[in-house]
Amino acid sequence: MVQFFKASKKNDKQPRKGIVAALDHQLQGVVREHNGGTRFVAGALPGEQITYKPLSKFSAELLSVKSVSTERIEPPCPYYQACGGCDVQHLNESNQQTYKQAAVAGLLQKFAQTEQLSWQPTLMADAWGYRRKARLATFWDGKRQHLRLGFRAAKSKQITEIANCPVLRPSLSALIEPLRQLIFNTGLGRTLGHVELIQANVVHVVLRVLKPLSAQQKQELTAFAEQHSLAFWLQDDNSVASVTTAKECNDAFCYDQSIDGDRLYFTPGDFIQVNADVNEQMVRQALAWLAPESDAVVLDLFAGVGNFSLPLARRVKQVIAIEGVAGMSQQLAANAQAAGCDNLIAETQDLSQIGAKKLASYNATHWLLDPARAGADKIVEQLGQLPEQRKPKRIVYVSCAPDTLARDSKCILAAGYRLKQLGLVDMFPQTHHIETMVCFERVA
Ligand SMILES: C[S@@+](CC[C@H](N)C(=O)[O-])C[C@H]1O[C@@H](n2cnc3c(N)ncnc32)[C@H](O)[C@@H]1O
Repeated sequence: MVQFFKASKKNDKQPRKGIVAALDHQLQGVVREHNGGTRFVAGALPGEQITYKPLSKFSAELLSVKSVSTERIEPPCPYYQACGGCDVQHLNESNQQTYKQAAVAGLLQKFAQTEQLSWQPTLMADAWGYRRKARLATFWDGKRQHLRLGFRAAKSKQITEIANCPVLRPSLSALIEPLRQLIFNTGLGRTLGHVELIQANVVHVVLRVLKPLSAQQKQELTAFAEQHSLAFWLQDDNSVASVTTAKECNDAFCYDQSIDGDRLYFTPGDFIQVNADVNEQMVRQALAWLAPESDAVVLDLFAGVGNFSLPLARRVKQVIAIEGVAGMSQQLAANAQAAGCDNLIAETQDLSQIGAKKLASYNATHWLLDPARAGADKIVEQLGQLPEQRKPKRIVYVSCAPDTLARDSKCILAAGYRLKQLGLVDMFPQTHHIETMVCFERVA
């Protein structure tokens, strides 16, 4: 039998030294190793000499930094080291944006061969206190009679206990400690899955419960709701039901868009953009970049509950809004009806299965794509197969994952489009998540 040499794996996980060459699209430090391999080290910055410990084939944990980058700042949040949430606080916001833009540019250049990008100013608002929705994990430690309430640690099931969260809207952050007390005092911690905090037009607290509440527990929740002017909901496997609502609160989940004064209703579990201020700017920019004429027919793909669809419907002849989750597209239809937009058609469809024939049948002049991280490959693959007169004149692509954006851009460009405008949307400051908006225009 032929014997092959196999390097010993014994020292694979031993700490190593390296120099960070760049940041990748998740804002992790990239280290080129002597053996030709590459490691991605979260928390490391370009130019730094670091010691790291390999975790898997490509990833590594940062152990220490020897020569510290001048860009490194002290992370403002006291939970930064333990919490899995905001992982790029060691850079100020301006540098976060610079690296994010460079990451998008690099991927677009590599996969879609785009040069000379026409970057528009980044859309941004407050870099702290912006998040209007968050899910807190809970764990009841019976032995210690202790309730853990907080966020999951990075790549772990451990809960990092927090007393406040500086990226959460202040109204939600201020509830964390009082809620901990309430859950502990009422004994709810024993039967609680998680807690969801939502700042919509009013504050909602959704408790994922494994057992019905007692009358006494409901009474205590009512007193808390009145004291903090909020609405409590119970969520089980099948439904979300109102428990109690402060007198001055309307008890529906909804947010108002200042663009046309429309109200968007949703239910917990439905997607809504987490950063309300940046979202409004993003919707306005999508309207401006798509620039549809009043007789336009717009296809809003991955439409959610109608964040883009309603403002579009107010400006064009017709909008066809497609969403994969049936409950959300039904909600979208109800939102359109409440807003009096009878030129808006809401359809439920799995867009990973849609064919060119179906896409062509809409005869849309403009497309808006706002997919989840997986991107919109199945749709953009069909674009090249559409007859020329059925291709939209402009496409605005809103992306939350630059790698799939770059992949899909290649397809759009190959179908006869040019990249007209692009810009960063700083939807998630302090985190590595990158939101980008791109406008493509059909080349005549
Ligand atoms: C990033 S969200 C955008 C929602 C909406 N445009 C907004 O701004 O609120 C992506 C949406 O795509 C939907 N989605 C994901 N995969 C889908 C698929 N294969 N087919 C249809 N919709 C899908 C999700 O349910 C979600 O509502």
